Amino acid sequence: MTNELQSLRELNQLLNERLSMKAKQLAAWTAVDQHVHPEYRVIGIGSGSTVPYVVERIVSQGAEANKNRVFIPTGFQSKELIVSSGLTLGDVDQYPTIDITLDGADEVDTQLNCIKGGGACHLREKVLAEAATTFILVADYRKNVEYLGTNFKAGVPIEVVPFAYAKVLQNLHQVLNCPKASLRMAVAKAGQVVTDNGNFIIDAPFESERMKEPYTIMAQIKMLTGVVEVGLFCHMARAAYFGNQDGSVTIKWNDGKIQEIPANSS
Ligand SMILES: O=C(CO)[C@H](O)[C@H](O)COP(=O)(O)O
Repeated sequence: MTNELQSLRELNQLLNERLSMKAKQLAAWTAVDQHVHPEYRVIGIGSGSTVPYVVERIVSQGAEANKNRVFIPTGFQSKELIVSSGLTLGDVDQYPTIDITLDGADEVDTQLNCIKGGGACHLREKVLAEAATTFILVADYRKNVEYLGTNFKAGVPIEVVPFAYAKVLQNLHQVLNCPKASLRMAVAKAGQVVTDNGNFIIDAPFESERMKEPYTIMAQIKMLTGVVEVGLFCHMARAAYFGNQDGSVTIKWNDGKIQEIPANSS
């Protein structure tokens, strides 16, 4: 490859990254504006690169709006985010009922089922999603798909207790017919990824036909002893907000309605 071609590729990648960041911000801001009402006191904050924009928009509601609120994190990253933003930190064991949880997703289908756990936080994310009266997803256009597994090819993230990981992997290969399931390895650390809960992660890529029935896969994986939580969230979200490249926002609601908010409409 020539140097010019290499530079063009890098430039294109940079441009796509910028567009995606802008789209994440747009989705997050729109969701906060529409759902984080002044009377809400307990707010769940998810994980990932979209969530900082959620917190940014909540902070912009002002000190008065936030002074009696408590924010519940889904992991180390969101805990740091809450604290560094000057918001009050709480935990789900103190506040088992949450007014609203906002979180990112790795992919969302037309029924609002989603894959989560790309950042290995899906156990706490699912607890906060389930504890919330309203659960809202925020993401960029790349996550908006008809069927799960379309763009996100890494597979279903599965949190497992360490001593059972080899048994669960074997179950996935031999019982659930998922030959490519593998233990997630760390990037800047030797060895495996260890979650905020001290567990391991297995990524299980299922064939596309099977991903059309995410609830069935979720239930089958959850039955394997040693599995702590599965990164398939089925029928949990009220709405999913997707920022688009052209500055518009697509909202998918849990009743099947799809709404488009044109660019610069606020
Ligand atoms: O599930 C998650 C972490 O476990 C994240 O919400 C998911 O990976 C999306 O992240 P991002 O907003 O960076 O695309």
